[in-house]
Amino acid sequence: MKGRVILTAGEMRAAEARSIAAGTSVETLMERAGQAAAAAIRRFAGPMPALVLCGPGNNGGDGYVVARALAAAGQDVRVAATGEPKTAAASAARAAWGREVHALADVEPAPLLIDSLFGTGLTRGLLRDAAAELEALAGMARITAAIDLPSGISTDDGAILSPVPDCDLTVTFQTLKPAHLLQPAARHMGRIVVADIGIEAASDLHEIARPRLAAPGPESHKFTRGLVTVIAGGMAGAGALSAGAALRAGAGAVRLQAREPVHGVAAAIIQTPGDPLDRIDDKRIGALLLGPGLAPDDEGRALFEAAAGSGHPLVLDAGALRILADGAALPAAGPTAILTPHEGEFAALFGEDGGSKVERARAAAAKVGAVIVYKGPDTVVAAPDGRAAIHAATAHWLATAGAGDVLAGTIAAMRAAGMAAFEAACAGIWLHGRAAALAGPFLIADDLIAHLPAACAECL
Ligand SMILES: NC(=O)C1=CN([C@@H]2O[C@H](COP(=O)(O)OP(=O)(O)OC[C@H]3O[C@@H](n4cnc5c(N)ncnc54)[C@H](O)[C@@H]3O)[C@@H](O)[C@H]2O)[C@@H](O)CC1
Ligand SMILES: Nc1ncnc2c1ncn2[C@@H]1O[C@H](COP(=O)(O)OP(=O)(O)O)[C@@H](O)[C@H]1O
Ligand SMILES: [K+]
Repeated sequence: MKGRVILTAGEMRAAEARSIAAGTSVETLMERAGQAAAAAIRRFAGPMPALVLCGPGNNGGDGYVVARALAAAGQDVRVAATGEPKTAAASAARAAWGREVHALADVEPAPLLIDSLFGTGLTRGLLRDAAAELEALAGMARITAAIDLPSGISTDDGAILSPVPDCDLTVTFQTLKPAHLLQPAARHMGRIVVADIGIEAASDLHEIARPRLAAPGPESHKFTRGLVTVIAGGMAGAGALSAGAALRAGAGAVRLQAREPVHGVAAAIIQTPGDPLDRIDDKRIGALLLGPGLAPDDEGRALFEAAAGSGHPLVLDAGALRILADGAALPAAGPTAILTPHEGEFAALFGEDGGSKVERARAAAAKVGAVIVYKGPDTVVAAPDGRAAIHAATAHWLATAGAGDVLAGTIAAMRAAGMAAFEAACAGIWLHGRAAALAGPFLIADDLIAHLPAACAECL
C-alpha cells in the first residue's frame, strides 16, 4: 500500500489555486470543508453543546460553516471570534452564520470545543491572551476538535509556536500535512480524519502504510527469500538482535559473523565464528548489515571498507554511521545503501540545520546518494530522487535499547527479499512499529523480534 498523501501548506495553497482556476470557488471549498468537518465531529462527539472558536483567516471561515452546519442539525452552538474576518470568503461564511459572535475573551465554555482559530496560514505563535483562552476553554471541554490543525502549530515542520491544546479529533482537508505526523505537533492531534473537498492532490511525500509481503511458493528456497549477512561488532548482542529480526522478518537465511560464538541466539542463525568478513564475496548476499555493536576504531573502519567495497546492498546503522561521519565514504556506484541514523547520528553526519525533518532527510539523501531512515518518535525516510515518507509512531515503548538494531535487521530482511531500498526501508519501519504495538507496554527489543512474524502475517 502506498499510504496517504501529505502536502505542505504551500503545496496545499497551490492545489487550492489550481482548483479555483478550474472553476471551483474558494467559497465552495470552504463550504465543503466546513460541512465535512461538522459531519466528522458529529460522528465522533455526538450532539453535545458546542463552542466554535473562529480566527481571522479561512480556517476561521471553515469554523463559521461548521457552526451553521451543526446548528442546522439541531445542535446547541455558540461562536466566539478573535475579531472580524480578514478574507472575503471568511466574511461571507460569518454573514451566512448570521447569529451572535462572542468575543473570545469573555465566552463561556462548552463541553465540545471546536478550534477553528488558525490552520495552515499560521506564521507565528498566537498572542498570549488568545493562547491562554484556547488552553482554558480546551481544559474545560470534554472533547476538543481541531479544524485542519490545532492552533499554534507550524504546518510544515510540526514545531509548536504557542501552547497547543490536546485535541481528541483533528479534521483536515484533502490530504495530511507534515505536522499531523511530525513531532512535537503530532502528539496533539488525537484521531485524524482526512475529509475530501474535491481538490486534486499529488505529492512525493506519503505516510508510511502497511506493506505487501509475498508468501513463499513452490519455487521458493532459502536464498530466493533472501540471504542477510550481519557483520557483528565487538558488542555482539546488537548484531544478534539484528540477525534475529532479519530471520523473523522472513529472510531465508541469516549469517551472523562475529569473532566469537554468540550465545542465546536462534539456532537457525548461521554462525562460523572467526573472521567477520568470511564469505563476504558470496553473490547470494541480498543485504549486508553493518554497524550495530561496531566501534569506530581501526577494526571497525577495516570492516566498513570491506563492506563498502563488497558491492552488496548495504544497511548501515550505529557504529557504521559514526565511521561515515568521521570521513569514510560510501561506494560511488552500486546498489543504493540504506542509512538508519537516530537524531544524534544524523546531526553528526549532516548537521542540525536545514528546515523540517523531511527537508533535512531529503537533503541528506541527495547529498550521499543513499536512502536515509531518520529515526525518532517520528521516522522520516527519504530517497535520493526526492521521494519521502513519514511514519507516525504511536508505539512509544520503542524508546528502549536495541530497538534500532531490530529495525536495521528488519529492513535488511526486506532488502534481501528483493525490495528496492526506499520500499524496504518503509516496509521495515511499518513492521517494526506494528511489532511494537503487538508486543505492548514494557516491551524490550527481544520482544519485538518475537512479534515480527505476527506483524508480517498482517501483510500477506
Ligand atoms: N487550502 C485549501 O484548499 C482550503 C483551505 N481552507 C482553510 O483555510 C485555512 C488556511 O487559511 P488562511 O491561509 O487564511 O490561514 P489561517 O486561517 O490559518 O490564518 C491565517 C491568517 O492569520 C494571520 N496570522 C497568522 N499567524 C497569526 C498569529 N499568530 N496571530 C494573528 N494572526 C495571524 C495571517 O496573516 C492570515 O491572515 C486552512 O487551514 C483550512 O482550514 C478551507 O477553507 C478549504 C480549502
Ligand atoms: N518515543 C518514541 N516513540 C516511538 N518510536 C521511538 C521512540 N523513541 C525511539 N523510537 C524508535 O525506536 C528505535 C530506536 O533506535 P535507536 O535510537 O537506534 O536505539 P538503539 O541504538 O538503542 O537500538 C527507532 O526505530 C526509533 O524510531
Ligand atoms: K485550527
